[in-house]
Amino acid sequence: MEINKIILRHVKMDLLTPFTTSIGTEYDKDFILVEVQSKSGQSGWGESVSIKEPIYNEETVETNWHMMRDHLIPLLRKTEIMHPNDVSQHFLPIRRNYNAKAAIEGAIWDLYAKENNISLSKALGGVKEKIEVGVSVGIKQSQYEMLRQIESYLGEGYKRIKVKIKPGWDIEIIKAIRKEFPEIALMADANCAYNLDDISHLQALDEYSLTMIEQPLDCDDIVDHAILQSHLKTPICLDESIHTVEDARKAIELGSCKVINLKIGRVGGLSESLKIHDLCKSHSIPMWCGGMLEAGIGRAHNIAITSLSNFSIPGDTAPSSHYWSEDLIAPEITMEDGYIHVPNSAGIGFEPNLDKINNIMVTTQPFTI
Ligand SMILES: O=C(O)CCC(=O)c1ccccc1C(=O)O
Ligand SMILES: [Mg+2]
Repeated sequence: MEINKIILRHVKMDLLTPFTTSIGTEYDKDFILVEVQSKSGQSGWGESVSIKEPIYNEETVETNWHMMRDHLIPLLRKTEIMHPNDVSQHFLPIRRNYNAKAAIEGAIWDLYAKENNISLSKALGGVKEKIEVGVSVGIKQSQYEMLRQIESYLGEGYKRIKVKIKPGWDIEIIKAIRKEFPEIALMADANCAYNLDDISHLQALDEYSLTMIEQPLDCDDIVDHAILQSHLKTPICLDESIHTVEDARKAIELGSCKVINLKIGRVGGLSESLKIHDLCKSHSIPMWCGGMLEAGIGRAHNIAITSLSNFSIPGDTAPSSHYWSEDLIAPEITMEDGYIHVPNSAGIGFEPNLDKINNIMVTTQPFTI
């Protein structure tokens, strides 16, 4: 692959509705869009999924810009890229900074798929023509508001409801949801809000047949999660704790989880995502694709990875209109009867809307390679 230019663009969009979790409330979202241009005249696109504050992981929009500008892009000047799998190898000297690495690597995967005139899904080994869609529901002001919100999402066709929980907003809300919706696929995400002193408290959730509880304990823990799992019937799903295929291997061996939420950004890109996919598949650990309130480009990458066979549970891959008054791709991502169609045109299958991107741009910088 002959890459001769990379353009970074920082853009910002308001969320249609604020999103509250145990770690904070997001009102808007900043994105770094990565455009990788090749000598052939084609462009590949990636999106950094970091948020402004280092509250989900240690990365922010600012640290991602710095890492890309001062460390990751310079590394690409020194080497040949034969295949997108090479990119994560070139980035190995740089510790962590997974979201930053993934945004560049994702753009190179899109370019690779376009140069080979295949969809990103096909380039990754995807097998599904459409994917099942779930929705992540933030913490609300009242039980009533929560129940009405869920009713409306079920009406839109979502195939799985995930609700955010935290101490003080957990057992009672789950009980109320189960009472009104006894049959739905329901799960809870704690974003690290508990510790081992809460074992008996969390055991109370076992009554409500949740499909899983996501990341109840610390963001870097896999040891206490194994202890907690041995006391819970509800399967534990890990999100924050899994950054690499090695993390996944250790968590599976320890029994720290029975399900894995994969976020392409959190694991440093699509190549590592494929390794985690294959490992989980060989251990019969089901997966689903998590979300980071992505705009269209990040969302398109999530759809492509979800088309792989071991993504057997609906993910947090809601359509564009769930988040944005206008997304920055054309066409926008739409859902029908709880499914999103996996595009089969070349690359990510959606065109960046450059007029829209220019309108909401905070800053941009080009780099020659
Ligand atoms: O993009 C979505 O709809 C999922 C939103 C979500 O749950 C989330 C959003 C931001 C940070 C962390 C998480 C999470 O899965 O823990
Ligand atoms: Mg989560």
